[in-house]
Parts: sequence; structure tokens; C-alpha cells
Amino acid sequence: MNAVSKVYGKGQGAVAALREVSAGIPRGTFTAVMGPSGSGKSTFLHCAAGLDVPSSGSVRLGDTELANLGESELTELRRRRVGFVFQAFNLVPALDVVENVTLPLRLSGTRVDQGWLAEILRRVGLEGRAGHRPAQLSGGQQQRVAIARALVTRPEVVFGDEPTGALDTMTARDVLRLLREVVDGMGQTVVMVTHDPLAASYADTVLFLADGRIVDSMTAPTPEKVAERMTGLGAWK
Ligand SMILES: Nc1ncnc2c1ncn2[C@@H]1O[C@H](COP(=O)(O)OP(=O)(O)OP(=O)(O)O)[C@@H](O)[C@H]1O
Repeated sequence: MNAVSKVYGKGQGAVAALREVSAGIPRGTFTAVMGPSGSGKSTFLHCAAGLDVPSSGSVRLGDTELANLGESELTELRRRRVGFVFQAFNLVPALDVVENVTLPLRLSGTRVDQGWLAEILRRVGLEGRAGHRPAQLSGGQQQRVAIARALVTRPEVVFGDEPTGALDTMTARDVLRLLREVVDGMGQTVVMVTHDPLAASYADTVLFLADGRIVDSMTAPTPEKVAERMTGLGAWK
């Protein structure tokens, strides 16, 4: 993205959530986005994923300039070219694992590639759970379903908004290892917002936001280095 600004509201009550943010995220890498509460992390993710429209600046996915797309083309892009994983897994309770995972394909009228479906279920460790409903699964397993659903369309980027935020430490670690494997084993691109330095340490690069700007980036992050940088940003007083 290039010089992206996002202002919510108008006049006196206007809030600048992003201020001329430029960032390039290379294909096949794992990026974590950190920063104090209200620094613009979710807005960054939503603008990068085409869920929200910047007030100014431009966002490109591959060779596609998002500003050039109409509403229906953007919907199409969100369905086919990006995947999402949220803190609250957002699974459909009445559907079983396979139905939840294949939902994006059915919504866009795309045939289910059974070989690819089996491969994804195997990779996320759910091959024995295909007929289970979300309520019959643990939190970690539910997030695995959400990750499988995000991968089923073979998207160019998987975006995560606090994907481990609702999980206990051990389960979160499994999900982070899976995201790492999604990058290393499948060549996917993952961009994840997190509050957790340990989660961020699984990424290749950490981008630090403060007050709507990228103020730093870190490669080869460790939990300690990330925590130290966050303390420097006044995140934990
Ligand atoms: N829909 C909205 N309308 C008005 N202001 C908004 C809206 N969404 C976000 N904001 C404001 O924009 C700023 C950035 O919000 P954003 O949610 O991107 O931050 P964040 O870093 O993700 O925060 P958190 O860690 O608390 O989730 C905040 O000041 C927030 O109050």
C-alpha cells in the first residue's frame, strides 16, 4: 500500500486512523502488525484486504489496484483472492467442518476440488473431524477450521485479526505453528494483527504502528525484542 490515509467521521469528530502509511508485503512471507490500542492495526488490515476503502492513497493486491474496482469486483476479490481468520472464529454453527470450509466456494459458485479439500484438512489436522459441527470442537480446532476455510480458495493473502486472541497459550502455539507452516509449506502470504509478542515472534517481519503511522519494523523478531519495542511505544503502562 502506498500513502494510505483513513479518516473516520467528519469535521471536529474526525479521527485519522491511518496517516500516509506505505508498506510492501512480499509474497510468501509472514507479517505481524503490532501497536498500542487504537494505533490503526485493524484499519490497516481492513484497507489492505479490501474490506475498507482508504480516504486517500492506494492499495494493490498483486497487480490489481483496488481503487479501480467496482463494488461487485471488490466482493469477488474478497471471496477469491484473500482469506480471513478472525478472533471469534465466525463459523456457521449449523454446518459441519467440510461445509464450513467449503462455504466460500459455494458462495462464489466454484466447484469443490476434493483433492485440495482433503489436502487442506490434512494440513490443519482435521481429517478425522469432517462431519463435526463447531460446537463439537475445541477452540483450537475451530480456529483450524477457520484457517482451512481461509485457504480453500487458494487466496493470495491470508489476513488474520487477532487469530489467537481467544485461545489459551498452548492452543495458540499450535495455531501459530500452523500459520507458519501455511507460509513455509504452502508458500502462502500471511498478515496478522496481534497484541501478543509471542505470537508476533512467529512472523518474519513485525510492523509497529503508533498513532496511525508505521514507526518501526523488525525482522527475525523474538518475544523479548518485540515486547521491548512495544514498551517503548507506551503500549503497556
Ligand atoms: N468505524 C469507525 N468509526 C470511527 N472511528 C473509528 C472506526 N474504526 C476505528 N476508528 C478509530 O480509528 C482509530 C484506529 O482504530 P483501529 O481499530 O484500527 O485500531 P487498533 O490498533 O486495531 O486498536 P485495537 O488494538 O484496540 O483493536 C481509533 O482511534 C478508533 O477509535
